[in-house]
Amino acid sequence: MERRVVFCLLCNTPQLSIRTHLHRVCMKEHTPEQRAMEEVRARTSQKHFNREGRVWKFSELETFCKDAASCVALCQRLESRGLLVADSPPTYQHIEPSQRSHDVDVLAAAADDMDFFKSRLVVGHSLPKVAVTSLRSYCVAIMLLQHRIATNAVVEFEVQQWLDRKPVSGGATILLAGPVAAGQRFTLSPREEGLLDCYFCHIRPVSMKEQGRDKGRFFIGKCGSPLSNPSSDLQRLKKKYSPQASGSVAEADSPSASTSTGQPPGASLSDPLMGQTPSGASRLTSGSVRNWKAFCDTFPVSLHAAPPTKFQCVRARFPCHMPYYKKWREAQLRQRADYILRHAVGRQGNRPTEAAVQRVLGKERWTTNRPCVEDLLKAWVPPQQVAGDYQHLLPCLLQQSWKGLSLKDFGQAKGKGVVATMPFSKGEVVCDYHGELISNSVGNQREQSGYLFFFGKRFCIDATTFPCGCHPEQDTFGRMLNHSRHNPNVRAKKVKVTFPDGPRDALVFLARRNIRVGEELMWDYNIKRQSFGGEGKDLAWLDE
Ligand SMILES: C[S@@+](CC[C@H](N)C(=O)[O-])C[C@H]1O[C@@H](n2cnc3c(N)ncnc32)[C@H](O)[C@@H]1O
Repeated sequence: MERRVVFCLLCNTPQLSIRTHLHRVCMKEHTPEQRAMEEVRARTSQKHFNREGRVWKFSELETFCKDAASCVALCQRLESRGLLVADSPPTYQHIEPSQRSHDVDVLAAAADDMDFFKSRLVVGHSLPKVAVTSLRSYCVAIMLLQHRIATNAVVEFEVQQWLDRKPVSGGATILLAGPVAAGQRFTLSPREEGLLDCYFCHIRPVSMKEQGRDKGRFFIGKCGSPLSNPSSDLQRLKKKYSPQASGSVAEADSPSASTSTGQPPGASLSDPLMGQTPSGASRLTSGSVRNWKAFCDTFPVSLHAAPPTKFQCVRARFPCHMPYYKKWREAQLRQRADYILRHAVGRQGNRPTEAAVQRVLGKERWTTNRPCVEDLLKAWVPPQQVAGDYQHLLPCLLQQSWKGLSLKDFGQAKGKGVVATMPFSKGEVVCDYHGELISNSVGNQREQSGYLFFFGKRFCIDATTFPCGCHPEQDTFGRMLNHSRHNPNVRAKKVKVTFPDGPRDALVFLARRNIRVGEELMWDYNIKRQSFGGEGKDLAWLDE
């Protein structure tokens, strides 16, 4: 590796001038001090790698591998990338490639691409569907090929088991629970855990927004329903990356392949990004017409993103970039206008004042592509809503089919709680507090179980009985939300909904702020005492 090259630890790409890179790309909105600190961190890490990172011990690698064949495959992979394997046994040299595990080869062949896709997703870039599917397939393959988990057990693998994984030195152990593999354990390496986590945090939540119901399963298809046939994912991956498919997409389309031909990774990614067929038949050349969607995939439009430069466009093989560039700026302007109006609007949804728009706009440091106040005021339209606003929740209220939630065990003191498995925006309804609706006085006479919710002066919801009579086969999430006085991220709200037997109140939880995947959902029980488990009642109150 060239001595001057330093890897940027934020985007995991090699840089000839890390300082300029941080200044122009990864930390352009940070202070010089912050950039200097990051530069030191990157240089120190690079030095460390140069001194020590190249050498791996065979005996150490063996501890991570299932068998000798996979260890050999790993060693060969490392060596092919310029790393050195020390203390390898003499037999290592004599094992024929044909003896190596074919499956592990597929995983190894796809590894660079997957790490690259992951590095893009974790810094907030979007990827086109074909790359997203490959990454999901790779995660499936890790379980099927590397850990030899049965296909049905992969289908049954649940979010809850993922959330309950136990960190161990160098990875995480997962305990399977479904009927096929109940009690089976396997340990993911840190890299594997990182990839699965990337799927969980960045790919799965997007599919969750679709129509299908995830049923708590970890692997879901792009329509949001559980993956029913992981083998087809595996076949897709094998077709693409199997060494037998020489001259295949593994060579032709992958970022790693293009990198080795000297092209920048951004440019090399463009072919799989364009949704090419595995045969490579529809390979797009630099002169091909690029559609707007591909441009957005490469340069996602967001509130604060800088528009792509001419150099970036050309590098990503958009030579005739001007129409896309203009469209990109228009799309950003619309997003910004929408954002300003949403934040400037009065509490009751009244027309925003000029001063409010000025104030919100003033907080943003947009120097270009800045919406003008006059246009914003003209563009405002009153939101349609008010009466019956929550009626659309009826199916979820009746079927308890709330999306994007999973239970997680937080240990003895706190017990179970609810974790978000898809992002929620501020104000979005998360779930309801489902239980038996009783009067306040009846509630006071009942044994205080920790699952009683009093609201107003008249009503109480008792969610002590589990499972409830109307949903005998499932847990309801509302009753499992834990308490936080200082940092609650959801709040309870009483809403009117017309049920089949007439209109009545329901208690729903709304996100108080934007909530990320993996965050525990907690609300303020509005109880007087500081801790649980002592004297007194665990009552939750909603003041009217
Ligand atoms: C409505 S339940 C919540 C679900 C509960 N954790 C479970 O596993 O069934 C309320 C009970 O959870 C526990 N709990 C809730 N929030 C807690 C917190 N922040 N710390 C400790 N325990 C908590 C208390 O025992 C409380 O009575």
